[in-house]
Amino acid sequence: MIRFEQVSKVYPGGQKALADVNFHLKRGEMAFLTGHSGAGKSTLLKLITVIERANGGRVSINGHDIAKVTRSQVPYLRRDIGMIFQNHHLLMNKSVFDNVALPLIIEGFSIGEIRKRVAGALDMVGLYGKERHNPIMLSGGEQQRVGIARAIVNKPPLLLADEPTGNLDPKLSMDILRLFETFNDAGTTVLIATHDLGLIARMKYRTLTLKQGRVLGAEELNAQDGLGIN
Ligand SMILES: Nc1ncnc2c1ncn2[C@@H]1O[C@H](COP(=O)(O)OP(=O)(O)OP(=O)(O)O)[C@@H](O)[C@H]1O
Repeated sequence: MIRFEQVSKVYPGGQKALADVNFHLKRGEMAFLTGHSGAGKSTLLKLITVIERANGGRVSINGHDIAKVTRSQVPYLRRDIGMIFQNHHLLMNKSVFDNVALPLIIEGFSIGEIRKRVAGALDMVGLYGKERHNPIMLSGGEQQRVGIARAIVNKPPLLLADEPTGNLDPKLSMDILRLFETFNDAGTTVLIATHDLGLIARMKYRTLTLKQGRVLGAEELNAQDGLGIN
């Protein structure tokens, strides 16, 4: 579903963020993306969502080279991607309903369909009945689940999460990951960027590790294991 071939990214100003990155995330797969702060995790996600563009190599989604996606086509590409952020980017002065409904309003769904889908998404994340609350009235874990409901409300085939458990305690973090598993079980492809190696260790999924913009191979990972770094 997502393929990176020899991908590099240098920001204006000369900061190298990714170098020769190769990987393939298969349709229906769930995987983690990890690495030190500044390793390039967010940049990799931004290349998939075309928030940033690669300087070299090829990024493709479903076989389509996204370098060929024009600016006016970007919103269509993003419709197929649910994006979840650590600080969830919620509108604090709007209700939970309004926050979750946003992608559907943008897509022009009828109000009846919006009500039905928002209720379904809130039900999935365990927030049914909280439509009228403002996010400010919810706990950190609940706010994160509103962000997740918004990301999945239009049933995207691909879910990307950038440090989705960053502010949460271990129990809530695990709950959030179980939620991602539920979506994955239903066929959604999921890629989760996280620092939380403890959490990764408790799950059975493939992990892509970045170090200074490069993907570490199995050999380097084993060597690091020996040093107790990873
Ligand atoms: N907009 C930008 N302009 C210039 N340099 C940037 C920009 N965004 C990121 N960088 C640099 O690119 C490198 C990779 O950053 P990135 O945010 O992708 O790392 P990360 O692994 O997500 O880090 P963290 O875990 O701290 O969020 C870093 O050296 C960072 O300083």
